[in-house]
Amino acid sequence: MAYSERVSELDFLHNTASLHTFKMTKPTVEIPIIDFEGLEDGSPEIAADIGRKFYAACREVGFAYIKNHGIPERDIQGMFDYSRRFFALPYDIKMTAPHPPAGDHHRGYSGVGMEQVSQMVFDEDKLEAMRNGKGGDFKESYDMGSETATHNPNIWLEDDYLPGLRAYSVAFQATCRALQMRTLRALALGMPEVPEDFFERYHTEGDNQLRLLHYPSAPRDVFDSGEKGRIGAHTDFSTCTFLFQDDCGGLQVESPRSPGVFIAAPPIPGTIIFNIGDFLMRWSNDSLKSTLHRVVAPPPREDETGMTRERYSIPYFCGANKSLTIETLPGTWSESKPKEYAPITAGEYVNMRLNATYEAGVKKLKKEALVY
Ligand SMILES: O=C(O)CCC(=O)C(=O)O
Ligand SMILES: [Fe+2]
Repeated sequence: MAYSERVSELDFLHNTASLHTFKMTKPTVEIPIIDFEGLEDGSPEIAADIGRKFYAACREVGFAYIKNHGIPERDIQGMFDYSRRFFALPYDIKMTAPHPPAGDHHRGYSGVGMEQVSQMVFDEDKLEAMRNGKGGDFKESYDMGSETATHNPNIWLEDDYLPGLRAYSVAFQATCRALQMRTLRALALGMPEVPEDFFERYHTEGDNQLRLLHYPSAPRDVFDSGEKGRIGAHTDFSTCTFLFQDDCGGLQVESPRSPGVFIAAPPIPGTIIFNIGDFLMRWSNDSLKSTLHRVVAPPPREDETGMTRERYSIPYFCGANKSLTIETLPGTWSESKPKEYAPITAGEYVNMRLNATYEAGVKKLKKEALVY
């Protein structure tokens, strides 16, 4: 039942405390589950109620589990199935669809260690320094986006290498995009002064990114010692993200009431994780929260032999139309809470973040041989 229904079993005991300097204590805040049942085919009162609860979750936590989201489970499992088959291909085959060196063309395959996710560090020397002594995030990824966008063309494998990947991914993105539009409408419904179709008007181009992620299995020691990380604490860049995760675990979200304390966001069957991105936080004059999150080694299992389980996840990042300028959202500023930010376009904002993440990583890798 919507906002009052909470993640009951928060498992936060398994964290690799030595990997990060954050405090690890019991969480005081949980991640709400928002039930979308009746959002479109229920009464206006039901839709308004969902909107209010969703808006509260976005304001207070920045993360929510969405239930009754409308994407059939078999479609999600089909995408995971392609992801497993993709990452199981030989490295040389995956590298026939390589991610280009420029960070603003975020498409194609990135091998293990190619990307170091950074949190608001734009200085290249600092980024290099962060990477020294660490091999980057211990993950590989394959990025895709809209087939019709004029910029950021997709970088596909030859279909023979993995027949159907392209068609399936394109169809899956259309399914995710429909959920994005429903979700943005729900958020606008909940925001007192924002018209219901407001966000949709800024997201007509579908400038989104579907990312297949694979975190390989590794000896638990390398995570415990800090030698490797799965994905460091970061916020997402754009408007919002939908995250599909397998049953491995390891995703953690910073508690909004206890900065520095991370709580587990375990997979909950039948739900998708939603989170607010930096762009929407800025747009909302910081009233919607883009919350820090990270992926650590999963909780040890009884049958574990010293190797952590591998993890697959699929984030779907949603961006606004690149050329539209955003002004602080109505209802999020007043005389007593002035506007914090100047107008900006989504293109300007996201490029700044992407370049910081990727280019320093490529510079470093040119100097090092990658070992697989
Ligand atoms: O793998 C995950 O569950 C998280 C991925 C993530 O946060 C990201 O790619 O931005
Ligand atoms: Fe993220």
